[in-house]
Amino acid sequence: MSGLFERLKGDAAAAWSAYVEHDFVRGLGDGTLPEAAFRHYLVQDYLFLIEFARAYALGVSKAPTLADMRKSAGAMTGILGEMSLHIRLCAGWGIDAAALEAAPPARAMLAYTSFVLEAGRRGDYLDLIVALSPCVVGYAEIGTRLAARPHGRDPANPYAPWIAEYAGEAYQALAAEARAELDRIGAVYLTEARYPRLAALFAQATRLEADFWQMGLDQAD
Ligand SMILES: Cc1ncc(C[n+]2csc(CCO)c2C)c(N)n1
Repeated sequence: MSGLFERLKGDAAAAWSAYVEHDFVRGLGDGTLPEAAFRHYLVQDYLFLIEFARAYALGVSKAPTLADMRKSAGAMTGILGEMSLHIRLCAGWGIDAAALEAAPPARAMLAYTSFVLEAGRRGDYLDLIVALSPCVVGYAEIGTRLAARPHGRDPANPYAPWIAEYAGEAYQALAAEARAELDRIGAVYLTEARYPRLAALFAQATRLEADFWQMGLDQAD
């Protein structure tokens, strides 16, 4: 039986395709994405990941069981630890820590992270992890797709290391675990009466991911 994640993704099929097949993603896959677009994305992703860690912190407080609290705490600590990796990745693209600290948040970053945090604040743990899931699981799907493209692993593609990171075992396992957690929590707390609201949260978060790519492409503030 397919779980809640598959059902949500199926019901948001058009928005999901617009997210995982966005022009920004295509540009990463064939190496044609303008570097300035990627740099803008990296800076905003730094700000995004900080808010994402905050959303998992909220998850610790919303989680129904000790095991779920530990999962959310682990995800939060994981991101906080990976921030130093992200800072190094940015340094490799010529963005120093001071530039990251000073960067003004773009509206698409604020819209997305505010939406997820507010979904969690208003709702319960299931609402929160539904709003988080397009982000965590979507990047795993994108990584796998891009790694299979002709230039996805090509050393001449400047974005090959980024693709390898998300196509890699560690991120794939993390995304599979997030998906399993959503299915598990769904099996306990989903009722048909609340499904439409969850589907709306999922579809909105998916659209906000696509807007995040578009922000990178447009270098929008
Ligand atoms: C806009 C945006 N969406 C998704 C990711 C993917 N991602 C990378 S690390 C991480 C936390 C893992 O729990 C997530 C979700 C991203 N970086 N930026």
